[in-house]
Amino acid sequence: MKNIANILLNIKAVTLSPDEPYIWASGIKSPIYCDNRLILSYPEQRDEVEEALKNLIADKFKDVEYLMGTATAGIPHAAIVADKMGLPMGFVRTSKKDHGKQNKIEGKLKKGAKVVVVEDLFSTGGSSIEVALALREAGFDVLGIVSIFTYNLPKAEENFKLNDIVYYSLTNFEELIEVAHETEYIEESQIDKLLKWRKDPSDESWING
Ligand SMILES: O=P(O)(O)OC[C@H]1O[C@H](OP(=O)(O)OP(=O)(O)O)[C@H](O)[C@@H]1O
Ligand SMILES: O=C(O)c1cc(=O)[nH]c(=O)[nH]1
Repeated sequence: MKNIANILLNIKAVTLSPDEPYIWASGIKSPIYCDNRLILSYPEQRDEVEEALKNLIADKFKDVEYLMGTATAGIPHAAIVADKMGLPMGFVRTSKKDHGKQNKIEGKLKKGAKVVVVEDLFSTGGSSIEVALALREAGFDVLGIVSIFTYNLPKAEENFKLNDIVYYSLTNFEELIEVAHETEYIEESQIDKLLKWRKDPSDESWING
């Protein structure tokens, strides 16, 4: 959805750092970062994003019973969309708490519940897949995962396929680049660099190029 890509650019959730790479959760060194946490600070744009997530979930996962956010960036989006849909929600921690109830999965879910996982963004998909697998292992029926943005990295596609997980995103790297080009948000030379990097993020030659 180009309107969502436009929001990410307008609120400057997307930033470029051609000289000093961002280090991602997966360890990948990247010239681009998409900070979806910033969406929360813009009520109008936030509502457009959460409405779109609601519509995506309602359209693709008609039997959904629970929304589960991924810690931490997926949690607020899961909460807002669950509220809009009148659904119960919870969240999954990256690791078990070492005190209190020692939970990894938080919230009250009925046995075998049909769950949709809400993530803010897919890079390699590793974080949200880990959440989906934890929910499956606990006996829940994971219908799929949704996110606001995906880089559409081949690695993510491979990981989702390997784990037999259905996934959808509101917008993606290709749309972002298209809108950035149309609005002259990013210079042509930067776009070429980004496209080259995305082909093979493990090739770090762009850093000094
Ligand atoms: O698809 P992946 O390769 O797993 O990368 C994407 C994940 O990385 C970011 O989380 P981060 O670990 O930075 O933490 P946060 O959610 O707590 O901010 C992002 O919010 C996703 O959860
Ligand atoms: O992979 C990540 O860690 C990551 C990438 C990105 O663009 N934004 C983000 O919040 N995390």
